[in-house]
Amino acid sequence: MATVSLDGIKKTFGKTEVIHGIDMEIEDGEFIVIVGPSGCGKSTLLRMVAGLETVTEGEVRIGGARVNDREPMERDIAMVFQNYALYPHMSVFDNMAYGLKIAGTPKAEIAERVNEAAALLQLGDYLKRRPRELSGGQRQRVAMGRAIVRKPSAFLFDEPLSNLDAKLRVQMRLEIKQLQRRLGVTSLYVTHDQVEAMTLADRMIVMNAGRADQIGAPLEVYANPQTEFVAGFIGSPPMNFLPAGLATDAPEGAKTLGVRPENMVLAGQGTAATAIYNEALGAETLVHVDLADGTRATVRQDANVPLPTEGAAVHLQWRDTDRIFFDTEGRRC
Ligand SMILES: Nc1ncnc2c1ncn2[C@@H]1O[C@H](COP(=O)(O)OP(=O)(O)OP(=O)(O)O)[C@@H](O)[C@H]1O
Repeated sequence: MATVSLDGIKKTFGKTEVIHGIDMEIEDGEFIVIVGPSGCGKSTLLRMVAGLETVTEGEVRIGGARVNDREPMERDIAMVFQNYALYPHMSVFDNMAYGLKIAGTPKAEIAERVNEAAALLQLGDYLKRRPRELSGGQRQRVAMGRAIVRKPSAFLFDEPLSNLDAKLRVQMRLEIKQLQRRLGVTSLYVTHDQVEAMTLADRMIVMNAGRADQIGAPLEVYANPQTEFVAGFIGSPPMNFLPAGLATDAPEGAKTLGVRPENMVLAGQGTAATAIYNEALGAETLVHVDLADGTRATVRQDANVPLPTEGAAVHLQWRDTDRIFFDTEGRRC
């Protein structure tokens, strides 16, 4: 186990800088999720930690030691990929044992470590099978097993669940979280899925176009987004963004007023809007409305709260303590 430090990390491909300077200290045993939309640089950042990409500027340290110039194999990390990267012609046992064999680990120790990991991952009955004889979830577990047997200082995950169907993804997410807690291995996990980030992370890095817009614990980021981008990306449906002018006491320089859908209610008076359509999700309903200027807003309410008729005139209310303001640059006022 180890700390991982990112110190002024930049990455340039050709003449294009895609990572513009990332700083972060990751504690021993921490589960860090790097989250952001497609193309923001998540994988590139992870691959620099892994040693699969060179670092253009800055320093990566694992366990306090600078690793910029070390080969991936010499970094004492294990990576779990989206496509599992299993050898199709090898059994589950051999897939899990492969890295240890290459490293010259004695046979008896390999067997012990593989069996231990297989038990932990409930793969004991499948050790003789080939990957194609396994379900997607089981294959993902084998990929995890291969990482675990090496007892690395850190796990690096690159969208490991994105090939699984929605239900399995939820189940595997829980398994990964429990496993990581149990093993206590420092982990960096890349995903574009904000729900995955919220549920897995001790802390998350929300990336926006090659920058870390915000680093923090999930609920802290949710409650206190520092930029309009973060407020819109974390949370589903996203935060409502209304013209700041709706508040008579908006701070100087404020352009946008943000309110989460669950903090907005339909009331007898308040900001006028028109009900557009209702989305019943079962336990709750999303009521979509348009303000006079055309701004769309969403109210999240319990299923038992009466719904407006589509096209009806409605009024929106929210508490002053539940709103936040952003300036023209999208930064929190
Ligand atoms: N080998 C490369 N050569 C040139 N540009 C690259 C290379 N790899 C990545 N990029 C560019 O760097 C930027 C970040 O890519 P990266 O794959 O890290 O994003 P990402 O956030 O992981 O996206 P996704 O979720 O789609 O995988 C993108 O603009 C991409 O086009």
